[in-house]
Amino acid sequence: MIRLTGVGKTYPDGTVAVHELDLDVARGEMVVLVGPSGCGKSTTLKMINRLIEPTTGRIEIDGQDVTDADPVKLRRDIGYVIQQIGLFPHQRITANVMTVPLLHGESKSTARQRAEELLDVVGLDPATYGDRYPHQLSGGQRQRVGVARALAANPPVLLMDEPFGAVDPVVRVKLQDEFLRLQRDLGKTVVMVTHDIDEAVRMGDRVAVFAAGGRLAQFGTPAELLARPADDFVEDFVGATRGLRRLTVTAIDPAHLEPMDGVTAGELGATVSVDASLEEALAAMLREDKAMVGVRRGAEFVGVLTPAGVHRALRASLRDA
Ligand SMILES: Nc1ncnc2c1ncn2[C@@H]1O[C@H](COP(=O)(O)OP(=O)(O)OP(=O)(O)O)[C@@H](O)[C@H]1O
Repeated sequence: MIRLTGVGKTYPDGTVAVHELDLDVARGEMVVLVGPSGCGKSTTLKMINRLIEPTTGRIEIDGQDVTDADPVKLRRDIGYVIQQIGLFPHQRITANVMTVPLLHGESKSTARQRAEELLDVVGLDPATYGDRYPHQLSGGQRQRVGVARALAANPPVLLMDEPFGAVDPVVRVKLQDEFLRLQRDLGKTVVMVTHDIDEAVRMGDRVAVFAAGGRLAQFGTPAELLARPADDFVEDFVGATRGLRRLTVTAIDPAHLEPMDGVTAGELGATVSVDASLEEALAAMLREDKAMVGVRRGAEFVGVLTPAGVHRALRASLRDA
């Protein structure tokens, strides 16, 4: 869907922001660019919608070179969410979201209807928030309006630059979860920038770790990255606690469960779905102060997970990654 081949950007003052970058993003995939400050993540994102022109290389969307596309049309077809959301301060929330459908030539009533639907989709009741001005919303609510506005043109591609950056950690995790739920239905092709490795491994189908000078240090699934950092830089960046982070990205494997036989309700404590991560399972054990957690598929019990089972599952996933 999106393919970058040998893409480089050297700014006029000689700064090499991006160096010989190869990156591909499949349709419906969410790829997260992560790395320390100044390593070329935003520059890369802005080259995809031609807010910045590359110095070298080729960027294709659906096989078409973006340099052949009309930049204004290109940007209309690509949703763009930035941290400082850029809402129009003197326009009400609904009007802010309506801007994009209006630009696409929709009638006022269709644009309004679309804006109200989208506000609903991102969890803002249009009747409550639609007539407010941006300054009358919390940071997290404004961020949601930014996402609604980016979705307003129903673009197949969404670029997001630190979209959840301006809010406190609790709201941030909530917005991440909401977006993941939304993305499950929408199936957009998403490229997102963050400097937060936790956000990257939670959100990304694949994660690209950038190093200084716009060098791509590693590109892989969160599990691969955490299990097998490509070099010392990536190892350092994913951190000494990467073992803990692997809990987040490793699913419960029914192969590592123990049978329910002989387990009493008192021993069991909580239950989690077989689709849950090891982190959720371990969190349930700790919360209930039990050495096991029940695992169910729908209403049916499939077995019991113990801390030893968590360990076995982590080791097995290390072999697979
Ligand atoms: N217009 C410009 N002229 C010269 N250098 C620039 C320009 N814009 C960015 N840079 C430099 O290019 C490098 C990459 O910047 P970029 O904004 O892409 O990094 P980033 O990884 O997104 O950083 P951050 O996480 O801090 O936003 C930095 O060294 C930056 O100082």
